[in-house]
Amino acid sequence: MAYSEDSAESVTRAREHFLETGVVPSIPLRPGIADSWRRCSLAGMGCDDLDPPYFDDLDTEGRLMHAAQPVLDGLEETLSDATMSVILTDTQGRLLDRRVSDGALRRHLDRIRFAPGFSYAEEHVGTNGIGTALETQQLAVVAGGEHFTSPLHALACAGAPINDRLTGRLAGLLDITSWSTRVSPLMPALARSAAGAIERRLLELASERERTLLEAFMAAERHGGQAIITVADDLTMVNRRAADLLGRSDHAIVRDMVAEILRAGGEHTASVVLSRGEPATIHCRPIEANRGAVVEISVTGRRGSPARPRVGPADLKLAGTSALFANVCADLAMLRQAGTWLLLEGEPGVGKLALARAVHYRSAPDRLFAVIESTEDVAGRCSATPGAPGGTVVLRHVERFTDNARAAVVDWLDNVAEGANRVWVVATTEIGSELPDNLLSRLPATLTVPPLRHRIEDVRELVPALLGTSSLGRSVSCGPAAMRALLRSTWPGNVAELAHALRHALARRRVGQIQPEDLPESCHVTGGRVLSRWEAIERDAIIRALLETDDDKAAAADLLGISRATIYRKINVYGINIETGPPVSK
Ligand SMILES: Nc1ncnc2c1ncn2[C@@H]1O[C@H](COP(=O)(O)OP(=O)(O)OP(=O)(O)O)[C@@H](O)[C@H]1O
Repeated sequence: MAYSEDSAESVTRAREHFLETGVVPSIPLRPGIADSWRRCSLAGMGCDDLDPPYFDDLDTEGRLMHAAQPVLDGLEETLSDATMSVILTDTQGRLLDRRVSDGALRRHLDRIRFAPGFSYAEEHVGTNGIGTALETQQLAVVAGGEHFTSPLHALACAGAPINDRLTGRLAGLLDITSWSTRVSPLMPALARSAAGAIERRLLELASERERTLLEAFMAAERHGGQAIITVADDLTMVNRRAADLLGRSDHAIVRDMVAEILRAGGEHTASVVLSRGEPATIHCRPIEANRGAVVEISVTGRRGSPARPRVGPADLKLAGTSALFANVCADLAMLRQAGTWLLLEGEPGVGKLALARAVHYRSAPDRLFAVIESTEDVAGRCSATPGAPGGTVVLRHVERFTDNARAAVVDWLDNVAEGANRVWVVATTEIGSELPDNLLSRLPATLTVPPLRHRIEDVRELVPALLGTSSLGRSVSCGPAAMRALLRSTWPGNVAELAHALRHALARRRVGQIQPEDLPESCHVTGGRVLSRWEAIERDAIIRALLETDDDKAAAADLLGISRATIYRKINVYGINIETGPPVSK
């Protein structure tokens, strides 16, 4: 964790360059820092503000606190002469306990509200040892100018996640903080070893039932490098390999198998295709007089094997060249080829239906392609679709289907699952929706379409493609300044919102190059919170004035009849960002 004056200076320059241009220069930065800066910038976070929120509903009596107390006491004693603070947080970065013996450091931490009850999650205070470790679920070291917000520059911190080995879930975080000028290379090691000690204490405190399950888990793990899950009632233990291998619908399959063997007794083995496409064998055996089960998963083949060329966005006539989007296209095409039914999830307007349609038409353009919507008579549509070889049925937004509609879908899926008339089924859903296990277990794969802000480079290709479909043959293109504005936007409504913004621009500019002022007001802000109606009206008025005055803040303030100080403050509050380009005749 060397942090010499030279490296501190180059980090400061890198941060300033990033804040000015949005580009991280290619100097060696600690892992995770550049990504965290980008997240903060995309969220529209101010780089000079620090306002951690306070919470008064923290669990200060739970298992984590109980397990951590002796570890924190021991560290406090060991570090009594050091200018270091030891901090325990919950899984949301809210400080549960803080130990610090050095008076000056304590006063500083109090001033910046780095104190119990306050949240140091990245979304609240930007890049820091706690928030960034929670975001990445890995040890994070953040020192001096690596912090996104300048009020944290005086500090260095090392945060280590604490995992609950019983549940496989994050339990909290242990952080060591010091002055950035007094930073020690021991801090990350100390944080990691204290987190490990708390993890062991969590295990020791486990109940007898949990211990029995744990012993079965450990015994199964000792047999070799398989993916292991143990399940009993509401308690599940998952080793790292299983966590990496299994998606949401795989867990539903495992739960179904366990429920079955606990009911019927005996062992059970099944061949499945995992949600990421790998063929695998799942072996379940009961333990503890049928009170739980050990599940071992072995991958039996390679993803997508036998090897075949990857299908890319261009093959599907879709716009986008990012690796993230290319992977989704290839994975979906592979699932189509294997005939694997799937849940295609993603944020609104991200292109779920467009992808399913494109993959279908590439492989079977002359076969049935049907979309069943939640607003239709789902049961009627299902019974009118007895199956069609090579055909595709999209169940659009299954999370919006009523219980009756879902029951009809489950029956229908069972009827068309086998035989010559088998169709390929893609159920689309908004990410994070709750779906019943009986539906999930019939959809063995899950694929997530990444949001546009995670593959923002795709905007460059999407813009001409979407203009081509909306401009009705008119000769309109996107000017460079408007393109820069589009690339800065975070697109909560994804490709559908981008298409809407371009239609808005086309209504204003019939031929020639689209300019920033042709775009809707929402394209001139970065990140930010949901605004009230009045705030949105005020924000849009300021944007229009700035566009009219070519981003001359003083002239825009005059136009609106407000002071210059007010316009600067509002620009900051609303995250307004005006791109100006060379004048172009309409
Ligand atoms: N990669 C792409 N290339 C070209 N057009 C795209 C692409 N992705 C999405 N689109 C277009 O963006 C619009 C929104 O896409 P689509 O309706 O497939 O999204 P969705 O995720 O299914 O939306 P919803 O959540 O509302 O169901 C459509 O007009 C679609 O054709």
